[in-house]
Amino acid sequence: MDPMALVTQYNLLQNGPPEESKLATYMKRQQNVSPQSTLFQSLSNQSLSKNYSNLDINQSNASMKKAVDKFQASIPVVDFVPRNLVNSLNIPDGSSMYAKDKSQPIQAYQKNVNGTTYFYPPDSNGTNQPNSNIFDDPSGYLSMSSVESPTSSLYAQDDMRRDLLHRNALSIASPDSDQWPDLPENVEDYHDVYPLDIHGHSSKILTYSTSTYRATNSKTGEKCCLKRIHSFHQTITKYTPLIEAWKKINHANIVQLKDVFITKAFNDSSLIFVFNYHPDSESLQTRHFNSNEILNGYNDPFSSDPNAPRPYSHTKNAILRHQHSNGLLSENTLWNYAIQLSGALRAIHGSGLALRGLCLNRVLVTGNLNTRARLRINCVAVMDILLNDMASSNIIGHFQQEDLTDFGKLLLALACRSLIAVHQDNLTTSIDLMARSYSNDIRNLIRYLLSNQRRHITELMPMIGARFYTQLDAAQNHSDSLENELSKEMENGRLFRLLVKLGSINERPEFNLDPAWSETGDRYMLKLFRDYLFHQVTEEGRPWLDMSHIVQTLNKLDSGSADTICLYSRDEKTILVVSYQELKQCLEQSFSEIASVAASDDLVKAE
Ligand SMILES: Nc1ncnc2c1ncn2[C@@H]1O[C@H](COP(=O)(O)OP(=O)(O)OP(=O)(O)O)[C@@H](O)[C@H]1O
Repeated sequence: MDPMALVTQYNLLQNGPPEESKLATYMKRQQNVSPQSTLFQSLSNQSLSKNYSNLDINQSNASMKKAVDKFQASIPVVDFVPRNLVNSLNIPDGSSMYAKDKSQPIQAYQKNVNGTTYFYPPDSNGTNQPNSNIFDDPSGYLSMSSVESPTSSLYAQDDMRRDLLHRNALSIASPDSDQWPDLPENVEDYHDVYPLDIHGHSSKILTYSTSTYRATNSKTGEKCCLKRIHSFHQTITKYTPLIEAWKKINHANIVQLKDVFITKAFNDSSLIFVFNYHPDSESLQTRHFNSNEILNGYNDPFSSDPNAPRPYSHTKNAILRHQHSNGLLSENTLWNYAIQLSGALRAIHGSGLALRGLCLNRVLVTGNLNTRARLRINCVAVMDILLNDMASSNIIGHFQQEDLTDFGKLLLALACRSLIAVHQDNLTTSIDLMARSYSNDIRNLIRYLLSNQRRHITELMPMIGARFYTQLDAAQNHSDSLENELSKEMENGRLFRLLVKLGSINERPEFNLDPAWSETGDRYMLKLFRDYLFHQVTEEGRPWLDMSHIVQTLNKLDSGSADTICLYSRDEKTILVVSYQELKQCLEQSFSEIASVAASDDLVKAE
């Protein structure tokens, strides 16, 4: 008698898969075709038929148990050994990994983190200690061990994951209503309004008080940044062409303008600029200048009158003191900033616009490493409207010249790490001082930007020269590494969808009001498969956790591999030998049943 016939008969005694199910079809097929490469191949057909030919539908549980015991006794001893411990057990042949050498104890370190037990294989020097650096995730996502294991390559790098989680946490943070009682629930098409100003203070642009908020677009769900100009009492219709021109500028180094409108949501007439939201950004000023220096504009903190001329030695010493206390930026960082900002200005000037008022707190910086930081010019179009001087093409040329001077000052302030360095009287001293620490090339670039001659943004390109290629190379390498991380996460997303399907099918008591739905036929196989996937134990009865087993098994399921596995019922009375291909069909069939019922009630979206 074919061993599968036994499995079939025995299983039918238990539940009996429906005639039309995949399981029944599979079992029927197996009655006719002798299974290849299964655990049962080594069994003697004769002894099986001898032991089990008496099984019938009326057999008592006791005699059934006896029969199964005999059946199991006739199977060669197969002890379960976690695959990740196979190497440490020195089992030479991969195929014999389940035949454990009982003389070798299994050494696994166990640690409980937030109620989940993690098992670590012994490390190479035998200290058997886990890596104590468990990823500490503030947002309550699943804790992941950073233990080096074959599966660590399956996830995004720790630092990238931490950055992204932090940004996500910032994107979904909600305000404390006690601290912000006056925040409106909605500002026109935006909700979930959250203040971004440091310490909650509102700052000033010209004579206007301003505030900055993160908000969610109610139509698109996109996060965005609202710049609010308080008590604005003009119309903005005449600025429509200008606003449209700014909205069209889509550049990697400019925070894109999305919309401009006037609202009464704040109980005044506020002008709102809607920009793209870039979480975890700070201004260049916040990043590179210590708080002892006056934050708004390039003022001398040591003088009650910032316009008062200072003796050369006083200025020089003050700049040196700032350089010393703030620390010098690397030349690479300066070039990185110069290249990005020149790209942004080129796009703005090329569109016939001028930025007006480029300074350190109008440049947002995202990313931790200065040499890889991304700069974005913020608050475009704001000055145009607040200054209320619709620029003619002549005046725009003049404003563009001012942009280049402001750009030079910004780079000089960064090179000297001092805000007083760019006071008009201090420029020559500052350029001399920076030349001590930086190359002639960067000094010439700044001198060009600060000169009185007529300048053009495109003339910066020859000065940047081959550094542009270095920057391009770094950007492309970074993009490659991001793509690599993305492909890992894409794979994880694929496996996640499989798990969603499995989870939706297994043990659904309410389906069609039939409690047996998930316990019979195709669904029963999937239930046993779930146990095979997640609930295996070591021979001592401890949970066996091996991510590579889960990933590999799910991959085989997804690809519908022809490989077969043994599925045991929890009482070990039922043993099924099935291929991943069969399981995949069961999964798809069962899930589509659920999905069609869900869709007919319009309750759940299938995928
Ligand atoms: N588009 C944005 N995306 C993400 N965060 C932003 C954005 N714009 C501003 N922020 C955050 O909000 C903070 C405050 O921005 P804001 O423009 O009000 O700066 P400020 O220093 O107060 O300048 P101002 O005096 O011009 O108002 C910034 O430091 C930054 O952290």
